[in-house]
Amino acid sequence: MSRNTPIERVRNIGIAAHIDAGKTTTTERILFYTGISHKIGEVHDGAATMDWMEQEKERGITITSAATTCAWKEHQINIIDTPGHVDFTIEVERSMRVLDGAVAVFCAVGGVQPQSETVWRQANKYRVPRMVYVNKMDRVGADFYNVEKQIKERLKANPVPIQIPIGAEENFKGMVDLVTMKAYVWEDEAAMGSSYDVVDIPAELQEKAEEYREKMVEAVSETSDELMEKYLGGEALTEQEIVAGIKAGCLAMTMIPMICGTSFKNKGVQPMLDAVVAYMPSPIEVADIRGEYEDGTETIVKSTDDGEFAALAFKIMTDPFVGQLAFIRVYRGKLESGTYAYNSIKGKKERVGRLLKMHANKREEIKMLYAGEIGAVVGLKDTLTGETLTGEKDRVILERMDFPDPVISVAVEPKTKADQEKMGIALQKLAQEDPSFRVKTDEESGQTIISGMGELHLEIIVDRMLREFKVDAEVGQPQVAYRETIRQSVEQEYKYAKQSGGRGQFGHVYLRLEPKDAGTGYEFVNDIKGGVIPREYIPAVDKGCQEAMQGGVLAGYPMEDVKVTLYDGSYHDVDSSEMAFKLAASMGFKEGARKAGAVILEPMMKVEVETPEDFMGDVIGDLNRRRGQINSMDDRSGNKIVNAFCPLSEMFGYSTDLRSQTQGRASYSMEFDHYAEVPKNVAEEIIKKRKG
Ligand SMILES: Nc1nc2c(ncn2[C@@H]2O[C@H](COP(=O)(O)OP(=O)(O)OP(=O)(O)O)[C@@H](O)[C@H]2O)c(=O)[nH]1
Repeated sequence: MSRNTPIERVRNIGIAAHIDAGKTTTTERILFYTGISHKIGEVHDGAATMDWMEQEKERGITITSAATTCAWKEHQINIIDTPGHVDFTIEVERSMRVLDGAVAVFCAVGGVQPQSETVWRQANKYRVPRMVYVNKMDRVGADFYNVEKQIKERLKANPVPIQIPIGAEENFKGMVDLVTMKAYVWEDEAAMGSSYDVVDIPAELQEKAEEYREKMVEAVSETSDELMEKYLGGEALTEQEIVAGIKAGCLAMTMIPMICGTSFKNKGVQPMLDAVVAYMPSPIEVADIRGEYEDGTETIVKSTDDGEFAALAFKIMTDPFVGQLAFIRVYRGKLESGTYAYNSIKGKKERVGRLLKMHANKREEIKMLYAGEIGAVVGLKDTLTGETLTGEKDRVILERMDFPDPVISVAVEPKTKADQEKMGIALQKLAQEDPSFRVKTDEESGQTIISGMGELHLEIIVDRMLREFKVDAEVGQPQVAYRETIRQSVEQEYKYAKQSGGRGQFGHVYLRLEPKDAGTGYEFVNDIKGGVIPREYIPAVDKGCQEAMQGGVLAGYPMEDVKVTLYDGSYHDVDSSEMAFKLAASMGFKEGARKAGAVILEPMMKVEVETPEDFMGDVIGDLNRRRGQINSMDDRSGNKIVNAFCPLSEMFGYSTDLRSQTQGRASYSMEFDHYAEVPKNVAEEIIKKRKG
């Protein structure tokens, strides 16, 4: 069986935007014009097809990354939805891994926002080629050229308009295409913008269009020596050369093609689709993906139809109708429904049930998924986000994804006994879907503790638990995920000896505890000489130390970044056991750690506030009260930008406080940055609270 759409005609793109720039509306219009969705669902009445999760509709925020397939001019476009909220950077990251290009949507009024910078940086990190769509050209204050300037200044990128707007605000009519030097004009509001006229450039825009075309051609000429020579020689570049040059610059990320429109008023979306097809890369035009084999040998996996099947699972979702869905991006080869795939991380064969392509409002069952394509597999039992599926012979492991550790926790108590059982299942399912979300039981209190990346992240999890799994639960106060570590090196002896009739218990260890660099974790070194502790007991010592680390020594938070060396000890022929050595190590570790200058660490958030100058004093005063360290203050289009590090524990409810302090005129973004030592007085409070 051969594929319908050749790999060169596949486009895997993300629509990246900060909240409210119009990503959902734009996606809706794309689906409408590509003929799949026949009714336009408006976000403000909660009917948008992409936002199908209940609370997304209510909050108007897009949380999940659904991959949606549509067709445009004999190309297959797979749209990977990316969220705009920082609490979901994990979602952004995983989308970035599987898309080949992105359309960055900016609001023509708001321009580049703090959150757009976060998303932009992530796209840089994954080297995702981008084009910019300046949306909301119909709004009062819309300014295409200002957004161009902001992209240069704030994102340090090279935006190159390949269109310029005709009019703005309520007079926005369409755009001049600088490649063809034609004007696209939408007249007929009633037809949902499905047709537009291609006419001559309005006289008053002729000069500006020529100026911008010249800039575009100059940028294009810089993409190759050949074009540069032609350009410098005063020769005109052909349309084909210009198109190829824009694409080359876009792929090399030396140039960001810029277009405009108003999705809501149905102007500009079709030319955007044309631009996606023309300038966004196909799977074979992007860098190959790195992989490795179990023995550590590295390899490169090219996107091709030939060769053994290799795909990355990038999203696991529970669907109420079909059960568990694993979204995969195929890199090499093909996958047929009803066959088997090999999960090279788990070392397990998995049965592939049905294969689905997802459209906004329907699922299409397909027989085969080909290289470069994105689809969902039904029936996989053990595959999680970030894992690789391959052919059984090859067993390559594709480059893994980074998932940050959660920084905030909350206790959830089921309301009834019936809820108790359901809650376990619900949380397990939700954790399977979301690698940045964790569940555990607190040993002392027996409570279920859920942890995630921010307040909103956990709120949404609890909300989904109630709605999708009908689990009624009480939620406690959010708790910061503190950690503990040591600051000094110590040597500690511990002898565990019990004589309680019959066989005794004997374990005796000398441990050296040393602080390690932040983020480097736990390390165990066995330095026993001459068999003073028999080999079989060594793993128990390691385990005892790890168990002790779990519970910390100051306030019961997990310890991090400690190196333990076992350098001496003794044993007893009859009374020694693994258990005795484990206990000796665990108690020895705790006693040692207490003497080793143990401290509590707290998550520090990187906070950026954008505020009118009038409120700057209040904003800074407030951040100082929250133990914030101000790192910089800058100007941005008449506003002040304050950059700070603040402890997460002081940032609960910040959005409400900031709003009331600044009459709603400031905005902020916040993301986890690093762990830092808690000041002594705060540490004492934390310890008192935990013990008390
Ligand atoms: N005037 C105007 N409003 C628009 C336009 N596009 C979107 N909007 C409105 O802007 C608001 C936000 O649009 P969404 O499409 O939900 O934005 P989003 O980026 O998906 O937002 P999140 O899902 O919250 O990340 C909605 O009320 C839209 O109706 C536009 O071109 N012009």
